[in-house]
Amino acid sequence: MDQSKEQRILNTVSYNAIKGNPESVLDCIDKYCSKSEWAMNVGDEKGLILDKIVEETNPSVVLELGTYCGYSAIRIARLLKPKARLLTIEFNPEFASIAKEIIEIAGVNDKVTILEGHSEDIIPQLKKKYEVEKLDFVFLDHWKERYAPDTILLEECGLLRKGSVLLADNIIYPGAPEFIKYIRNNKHFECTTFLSHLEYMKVEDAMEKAVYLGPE
Ligand SMILES: Cn1ncc2cc([C@H](O)c3cccc(CNC(=O)c4cc(-c5ccc(F)cc5)cc(O)c4O)c3)ccc21
Ligand SMILES: [Mg+2]
Repeated sequence: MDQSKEQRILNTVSYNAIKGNPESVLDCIDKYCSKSEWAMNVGDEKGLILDKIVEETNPSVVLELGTYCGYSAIRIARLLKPKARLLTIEFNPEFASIAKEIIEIAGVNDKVTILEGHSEDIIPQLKKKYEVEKLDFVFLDHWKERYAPDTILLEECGLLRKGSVLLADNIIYPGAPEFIKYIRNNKHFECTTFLSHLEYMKVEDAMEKAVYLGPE
C-alpha cells in the first residue's frame, strides 16, 4: 500500500533534518509542505506568533489539543525552560506514531508526552492520571467544533488558573465560530486576535489568544 502524506513528511525529516536540532526539523517540514505537499501544520508565519506568546507566557505546563505530525509541539517545546513539560493529545494512531518519531528526531522528546485518545476523554484524567495541577498554556488545534466544549471542560475540571493562556489556531479558516462566540462575550476571558495567513497559503487566517481571568 502506498505511503500516507504524513509518512512522507516523516521520511523527508528523517532524511534531511539535523538530528537533535528542532529548528532544522521545523524548516524541513515547512519547506516540504510549502513546495511539495500542503499539510495542516501551524506553519512558519503563525508559528512566529505562537513563539512570541509562548515566550511571553514562559509556561511550566502546556497542553496541546491536536498533535498531528508534532510540528507545533516541537515549536513550543524548543522554547520551554528545563523542567517545563508539554502534554499533547492525539486520537489518530498513525498521526501519534509519526509525531513521536519526528519529535524524537527534533530532540525535544524529554519535554513532550503524547497522550493517545480524544480530548474529551483525556482532559478529565489530566489531574489524577497525569499529575497536572493547573495548565499555564493551552494550544487548540484539533477539530474546530471541539474548541468551545473542550474549553468549558478545562474550566469544569479546574485546570485553568488566573492568567492561564489559551491560543486557538484557525479562527478564520477553516474557522471556529462557536468558540469565538463563546470566548469573546465571556467575562472570564480577555481575548486578542492575531491576524495572519493559513499555513503555506495566501489565504487569511488568525489565532485567538484568550487569557483566563478566574472563576469569579
Ligand atoms: C477530539 N480530538 N482529540 C484529539 C484530536 C486530534 C485530532 C487530529 O489532530 C486532527 C485530525 C484532523 C483535523 C484536525 C483539526 N485541524 C484542522 O482541521 C485544520 C484544517 C486546516 C485546513 C485549512 C484549509 C483547507 F483547505 C483544509 C484544511 C488547517 C489547519 O491549520 C487545521 O488545524 C485535527 C482531531 C480531533 C481530536
Ligand atoms: Mg491548525
